[in-house]
Amino acid sequence: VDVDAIRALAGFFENLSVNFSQSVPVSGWNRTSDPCVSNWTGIVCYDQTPSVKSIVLNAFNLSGAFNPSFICNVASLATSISVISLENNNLHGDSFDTVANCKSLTHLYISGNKFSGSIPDSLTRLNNLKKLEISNNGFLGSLPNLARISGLIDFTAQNNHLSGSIPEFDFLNLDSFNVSNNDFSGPIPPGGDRFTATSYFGNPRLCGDPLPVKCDVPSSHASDYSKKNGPSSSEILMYSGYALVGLIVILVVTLKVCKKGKKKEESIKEVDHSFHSKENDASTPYTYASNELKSVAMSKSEVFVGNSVESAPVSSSLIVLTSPEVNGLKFEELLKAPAELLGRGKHGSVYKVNCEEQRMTLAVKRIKDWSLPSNDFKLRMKRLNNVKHPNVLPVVAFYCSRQEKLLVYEYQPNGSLLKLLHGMATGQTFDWSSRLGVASAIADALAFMHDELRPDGIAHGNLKSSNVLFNKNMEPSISEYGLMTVDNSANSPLINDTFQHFNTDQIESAFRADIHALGVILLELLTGKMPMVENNGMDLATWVVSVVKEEWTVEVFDRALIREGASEERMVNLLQIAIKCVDRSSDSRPSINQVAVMINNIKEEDERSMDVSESPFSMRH
Ligand SMILES: Nc1ncnc2c1ncn2[C@@H]1O[C@H](COP(=O)(O)OP(=O)(O)OP(=O)(O)O)[C@@H](O)[C@H]1O
Repeated sequence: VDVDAIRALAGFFENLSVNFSQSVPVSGWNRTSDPCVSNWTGIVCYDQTPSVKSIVLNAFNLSGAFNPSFICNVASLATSISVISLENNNLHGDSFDTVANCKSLTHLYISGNKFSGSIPDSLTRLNNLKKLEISNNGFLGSLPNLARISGLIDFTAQNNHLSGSIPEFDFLNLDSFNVSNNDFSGPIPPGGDRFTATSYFGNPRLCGDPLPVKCDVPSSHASDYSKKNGPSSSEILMYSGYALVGLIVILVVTLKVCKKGKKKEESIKEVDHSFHSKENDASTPYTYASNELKSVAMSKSEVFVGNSVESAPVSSSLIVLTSPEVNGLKFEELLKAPAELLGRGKHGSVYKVNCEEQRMTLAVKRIKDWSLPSNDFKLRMKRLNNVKHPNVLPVVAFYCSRQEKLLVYEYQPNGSLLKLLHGMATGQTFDWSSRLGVASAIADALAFMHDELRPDGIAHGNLKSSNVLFNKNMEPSISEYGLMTVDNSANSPLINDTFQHFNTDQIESAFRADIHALGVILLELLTGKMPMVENNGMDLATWVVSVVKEEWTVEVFDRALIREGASEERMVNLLQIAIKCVDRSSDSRPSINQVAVMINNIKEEDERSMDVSESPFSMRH
């Protein structure tokens, strides 16, 4: 490495390391040695030509300034450095414009520092950039138009103070994207719904898919997302107009609905009806939904409460409460209680309902457009009610009419695995042993359910991380077992209007699909990546398999796990199980019992290793 480069690197480090307490040993970084010969801490060099490839100084407690002009203004370094990673220090730096001169940069990681000021426009000149991570800082102002960087596959900027509209991104190309907890406003740009709401949460003035907050403006205005400034006064006037018209519509609809409800109460009749039109009227998805649920019940006079499905009268307006915990809850109470929309899935909407008297919070899933005959539905509920596992969330009540189905669960206050993995608040950690615990609990539960329900041909049918929920003790459970098997989508192998009459092959393929789904969950736990997000056109499973094939295995693991010092050997073992589960050929996938045993072995090994390291005996030897 030439003398200028060595001097520049030493100067760069001096700036980074002002007040550096040598709590973490650092070697090199002086003017008298060569970074590629003397193995400077955090420096990786190319093998063939002795030049600096990457600078990785994560979590070194560095509290100085990031001043890239030292290194990026020296030609030999500017053309050779491809990775700068300075995550989780206390670095500051109001402007780092000159980083744009490091033309070969592919990875810039500066998350978890104390950066403030705006993100320099010059970043858009980094044509080779693949990953840009700037989360957990104090960045202000608007985002430059990073869509110009065509190869960008990872952009995370959560937990800053960024504002203005989100510029256009080439979302199809992105593998991770997160701008949550900032101050962005306006519509999410087209294609942004490729990522879930967790990528956008915490921006109160942001709207549109995938957030549950609709934009007030017609879509023609939504296309104006790239504007950096706020709305003009004429826009404000126009939007107020829309808001006023919306308000009037809501008032008229509410009045009508109230009248309708009253009438129906008077002429207590068993008439099935649907409230699809009501849903369309909803002005915002966050509307308190008790009326919506109430509208189902208002037409039904009967309230059924019982311990088992058998005890419930056969009626089209049936609500059956099947769990002792909710025994005694009156249907009216359920309907009177305030309800709040939790989210909309493929099959319907889920509401959180607070039943104050019972001191209980429930989650009510409303399934629409499901032409499944009520009798089949009831039979299945009856069968499922007889199979209980502590890590499978039971349906505690259900309502069933020709067009409407309601499923009532206990509300799980700690959200879903999807949210835990991909929407973690700052400072939250989801460590390796907890992840292993979740993997083994789900595998055990699935093995139990498969064993019990194989003769009935009932697989889970819709296993995914949003259907793994955590209770108040952070214990995971699988939700929706056996309920969404009937899929209205044309490409479902189980398309059928009844739960019955599936042929043996279809049933077997549903059980094997569950193993695949479990494999995807294991991959999410290991990589921290979203299942549906593509990596260069690949889904998570395909991407992991391709990276592992190229012997870059360690690249796939969640960096949080690596940082934590999780055993690489055990992570690789779990990865191998996951890869077997997602095998394209369903015949080659292991059985659920094999999977459960293998995961439990890894968990036990991990626990043993912790016992050994914590054992007082290990101190003596
Ligand atoms: N019992 C529950 N307690 C707490 N949150 C729940 C409960 N059931 C569902 N949710 C949450 O409500 C939201 C919507 O759930 P829903 O099941 O409709 O969506 P999904 O799982 O994404 O899609 P699908 O319809 O395919 O199951 C999700 O965020 C889910 O985690």
